[in-house]
Amino acid sequence: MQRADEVTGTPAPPRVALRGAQLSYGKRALWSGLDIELEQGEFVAVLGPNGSGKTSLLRVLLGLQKLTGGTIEMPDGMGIGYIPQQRALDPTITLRGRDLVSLGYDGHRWGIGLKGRRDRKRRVDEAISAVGAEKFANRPVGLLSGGEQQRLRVAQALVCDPDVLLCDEPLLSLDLAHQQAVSRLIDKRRRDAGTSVLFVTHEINPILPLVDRVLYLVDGRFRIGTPDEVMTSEALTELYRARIDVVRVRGQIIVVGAQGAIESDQPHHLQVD
Ligand SMILES: Nc1ncnc2c1ncn2[C@@H]1O[C@H](COP(=O)(O)OP(=O)(O)OP(=O)(O)O)[C@@H](O)[C@H]1O
Repeated sequence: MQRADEVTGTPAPPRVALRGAQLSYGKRALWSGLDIELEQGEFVAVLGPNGSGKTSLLRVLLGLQKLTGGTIEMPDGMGIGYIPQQRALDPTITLRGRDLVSLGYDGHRWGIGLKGRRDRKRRVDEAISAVGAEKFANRPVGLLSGGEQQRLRVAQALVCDPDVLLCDEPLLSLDLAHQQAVSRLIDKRRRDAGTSVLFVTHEINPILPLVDRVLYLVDGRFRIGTPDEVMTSEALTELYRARIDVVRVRGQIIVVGAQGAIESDQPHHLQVD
């Protein structure tokens, strides 16, 4: 797909812009003064310890949570795909995998007619095959493993051709091969269609090659920049207000907190004094 900037020579407008954004629950400000523009096709990783407000940020972009300060700008009619944080589905749910994916296509479309139904079937089949879910797509979702359910959620988010994809720890419970497959799929989507990606994660290494910028939230403070700018001992020490060492080993980022090493494949739940 040609992007607007390639056609006109002028920069494409950002997909989403938060300006001076603040979110508080009661007296507690999760974050404030947040300025970020999500560009077309950009991949932004959102990192931070438990409770720092990563999911809440996605909820704001989904329109489920109102900002308590600042503004959010988003063009009308923009399609948003959402991969929610994984929760195991009730084993008694009889909905089939492919029905779950279809829900992502149907959205608010009703009465789509025969042609629409054919188109929907084709798109649902494509999305199912893209996440390698053909073998279990006809089984009830409640009986599928966590990783299988997760792959169907990814298909559900992508089947509507979103302009922006919001991902809340989408790689959780996936084995390494499927982590890579899902990451590649999301990356392909943003390269082919210019979909912008906001990707909440505790572990940056599996997606490091894809990340354009990092938004790192800690205790009401934040830092935005390229991984080289944000994932440094200096930047994280300032952000956590405690000594943090960041080392790179064979292309992996290892974050060492004040109370000991954080393994590269462990969440960034830093134990700091
Ligand atoms: N509707 C709400 N009312 C009051 N407090 C809330 C509400 N929603 C979330 N919180 C609190 O806001 C904080 C941030 O929650 P959020 O889920 O955004 O964090 P997170 O960074 O995604 O955490 P995790 O890494 O654990 O998923 C938490 O302390 C949570 O309890």
